[in-house]
Amino acid sequence: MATHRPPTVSTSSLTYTFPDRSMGLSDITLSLPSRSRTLLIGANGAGKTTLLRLLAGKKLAPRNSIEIGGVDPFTTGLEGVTYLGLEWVLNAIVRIDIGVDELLASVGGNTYPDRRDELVSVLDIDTNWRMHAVSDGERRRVQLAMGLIRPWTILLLDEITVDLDVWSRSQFLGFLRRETETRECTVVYATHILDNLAGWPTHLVHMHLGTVKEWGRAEDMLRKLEEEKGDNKEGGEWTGNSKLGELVLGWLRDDLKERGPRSQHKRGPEGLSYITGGIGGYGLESMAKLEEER
Ligand SMILES: Nc1ncnc2c1ncn2[C@@H]1O[C@H](COP(=O)(O)OP(=O)(O)OP(=O)(O)O)[C@@H](O)[C@H]1O
Repeated sequence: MATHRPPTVSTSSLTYTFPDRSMGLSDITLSLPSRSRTLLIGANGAGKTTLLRLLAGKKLAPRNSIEIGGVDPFTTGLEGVTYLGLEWVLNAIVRIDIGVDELLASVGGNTYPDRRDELVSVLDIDTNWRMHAVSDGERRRVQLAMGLIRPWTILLLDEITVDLDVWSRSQFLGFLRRETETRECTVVYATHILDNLAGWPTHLVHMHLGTVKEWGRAEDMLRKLEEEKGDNKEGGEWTGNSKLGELVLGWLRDDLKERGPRSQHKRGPEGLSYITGGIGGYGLESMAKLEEER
């Protein structure tokens, strides 16, 4: 990506079909501005990972359906785009007997010493750790630092903060917010964990069965919810969640109602749901497929 172009993320009628001809994504049009922090929200299997992998250039999208920083990622290099997802988490290097300093140096720590030191502090990393002898959450913190040291312009984040304790995650989210506030960069983050996210996203994208049901500025969507619910008089009760939690809970509840029992659904080649008579174990199935594709 040319460095002078603002790091925008846009898709235009993006449709993606998996190699087995089942529908992955259908007619997705999005336009996320530079410096935005977008949350991708949707139930398991909604298509968040598929979308992120397409944006990251891990899968081939139809021509002219994706623009990253104003250019087609498949005809132009994806310099500056960092994708942190499952494959990256499973990288074996972070389990061997190697020191944190050495590991961070191997991914540019000495070229960007200020960023390295900030990340070590934000993620509360002990640089004396040996990677074969740390906890899952400690390992994840080092991995995040590794992934973020280079000053990316677009960060595509599939949920990888599950092992972080609440404090570390809030520090991490604060770091991402500062990044977008102090330089030209953009974050798209798929997550199910809404803790500490109130007030964090600038944009929300609601995905369901491979489509985007709605998207827009977080502020506008939350205001709309408030107007609909009023002061708890009409339109349902507040549950005690944050407004963001409330909005997402409502979305997923409606999606579940609309979809019906999981065992009866499979998306066909035309993107239409059809009854299969019982495909179970979707999570494992999609893991196996991801492994196959790698
Ligand atoms: N290689 C593949 N071939 C066919 N179908 C696939 C493949 N990979 C994923 N799928 C299916 O596509 C759908 C979307 O999967 P995806 O991983 O994008 O969902 P997700 O929103 O990221 O879910 P989660 O919240 O569980 O991570 C799922 O129903 C999944 O089974």
